[in-house]
Amino acid sequence: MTATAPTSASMEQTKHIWVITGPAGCGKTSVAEHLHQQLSLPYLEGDTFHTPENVQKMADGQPLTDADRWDWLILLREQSILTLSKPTSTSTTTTSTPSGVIVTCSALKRKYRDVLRIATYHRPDIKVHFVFLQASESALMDRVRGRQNHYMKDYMVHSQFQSLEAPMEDELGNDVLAVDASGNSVDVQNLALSAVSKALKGGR
Ligand SMILES: Nc1ncnc2c1ncn2[C@@H]1O[C@H](COP(=O)(O)OP(=O)(O)O)[C@@H](O)[C@H]1O
Ligand SMILES: O=C(O)[C@H](O)[C@@H](O)[C@H](O)[C@H](O)COP(=O)(O)O
Repeated sequence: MTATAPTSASMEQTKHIWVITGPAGCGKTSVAEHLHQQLSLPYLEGDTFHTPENVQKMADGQPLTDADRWDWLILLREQSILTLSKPTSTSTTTTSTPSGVIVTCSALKRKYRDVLRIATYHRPDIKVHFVFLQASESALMDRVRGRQNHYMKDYMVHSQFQSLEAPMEDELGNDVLAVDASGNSVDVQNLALSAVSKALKGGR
């Protein structure tokens, strides 16, 4: 019996988009920086892709609407795909494209996650994963209150929880990794890294 020839898709290296999600203050930036360092993957900070108008709106204490968020979500998706095809230097003189990219995005609602999931359309080599950082509203209020020099103020956290559609069971069994984000920064960073490593080993 002859072995089935692998398809061109299965011969290609899978490329991963790791979206670090959750309401303001859950630790997206802190976790993304850790994954960026530990996995040597490029990192896109979602906050830096907002338009000045959106940033001003949030700084003025007004939550973004769906309409404010669409172009931002599409931009994050397209920039993630682009980053996966950008060669990165290695320790040798050769260059290669990264096997993944880390991106922070609150992705509060299911339809926002669906916008990011579109990255896999026509790209069977790409997998999108969401690392959902879970902690209580009061804990996030405290963290955002303690954060300096950021447009997002603590009184915005409540609106983030009002918008939040926590991933449902079908998402959790598929492309969402739920991580307990109630502990200290180091614990949460380690939990997120082990969830990502486990997903990579399990071929998820
Ligand atoms: N697990 C944690 N416990 C306590 N403080 C944290 C934790 N993770 C992050 N922080 C701090 O809380 C604030 C918000 O964290 P950040 O990573 O910016 O969250 P996000 O990007 O989700 O808004 C920062 O000042 C950060 O240093
Ligand atoms: O660091 C933060 O405080 C958050 O990341 C914050 O900036 C916010 O969550 C989004 O960037 C805004 O967009 P949403 O209103 O869609 O969350």
